[in-house]
Amino acid sequence: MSALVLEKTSRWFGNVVAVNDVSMTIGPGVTGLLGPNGAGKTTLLAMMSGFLPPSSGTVRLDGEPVWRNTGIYQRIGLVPEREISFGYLTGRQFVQANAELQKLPDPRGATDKVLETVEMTEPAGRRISTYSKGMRQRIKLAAALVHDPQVLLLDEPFNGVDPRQRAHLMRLLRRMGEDGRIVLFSSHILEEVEQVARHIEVLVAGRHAASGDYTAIRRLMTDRPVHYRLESSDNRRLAGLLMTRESVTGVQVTPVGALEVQVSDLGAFAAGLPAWTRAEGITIRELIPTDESLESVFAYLVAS
Ligand SMILES: Nc1ncnc2c1ncn2[C@@H]1O[C@H](COP(=O)(O)OP(=O)(O)OP(=O)(O)O)[C@@H](O)[C@H]1O
Repeated sequence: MSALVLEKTSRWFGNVVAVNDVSMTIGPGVTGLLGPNGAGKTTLLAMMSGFLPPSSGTVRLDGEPVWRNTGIYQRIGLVPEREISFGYLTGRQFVQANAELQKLPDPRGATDKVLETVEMTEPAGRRISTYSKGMRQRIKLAAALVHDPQVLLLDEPFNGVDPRQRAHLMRLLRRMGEDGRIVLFSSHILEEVEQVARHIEVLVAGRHAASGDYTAIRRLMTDRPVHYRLESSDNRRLAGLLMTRESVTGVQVTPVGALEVQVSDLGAFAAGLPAWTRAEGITIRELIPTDESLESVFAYLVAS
């Protein structure tokens, strides 16, 4: 089985360690590379696609090093996050230029075929500067796919793309994965990743923090203490009630009278709260997670 393998791979820029001792194996199908901004996703993808040498460790495709290996470059396609700087070209000209750079025997034929795959045949005669964000992503995808690579790497492909176009892109990626390609895309949004990827690799502060299918990753994110601020019709009585619940590990009344609740089992708390309060005639007015930001979730993943 084909595999992209990283072994103790690190990359630093001066004093900044962007990727820190990462070992992972990416096989065929769609994998999501999940991590907050600055986690090192772009750097990792650059090393995987052969644009950047690791400072230490290795990146290999089917046993062969990726860096400075022209034979391997023909088997990898990268969709970078940055916009195409040749907006004056038509989509077709841009894709065909890539086909020619790859020295394909029939650049025109390969261009026609890939434009059809990404459903861009009709707008391909227009300048890229007139495209929507979703169309620009699809034309970048066509350029990365024109040489029919075995590995497809995409950096934040859904960023700024509207929901309809996003669904379309997701369908395309799933199809590429089903065809047996290694498809790896980066994202900072778990929900986005879980819609497409069967497998998820989590990167935080340059380190490989977790790995698994989305249920495993979601469990890691939900089976952790969560803090909520609660406002209700009777906060003091609610505080007494919550203290007796197994899923609640702490309750505090703030100086302004709001409740701060620490929950250890989010599932049980969410399922029970409506019934507990209804039985006591208490109305919940506000329930706000105070540490639900992605950064805190990732910090938790790394610490555990
Ligand atoms: N060429 C460079 N020179 C110096 N530092 C860099 C360089 N490239 C990346 N870094 C640093 O390495 C770290 C990881 O950056 P990287 O762009 O790989 O993360 P990312 O997960 O892709 O984040 P984002 O989604 O914000 O692009 C950051 O601290 C960044 O500032």
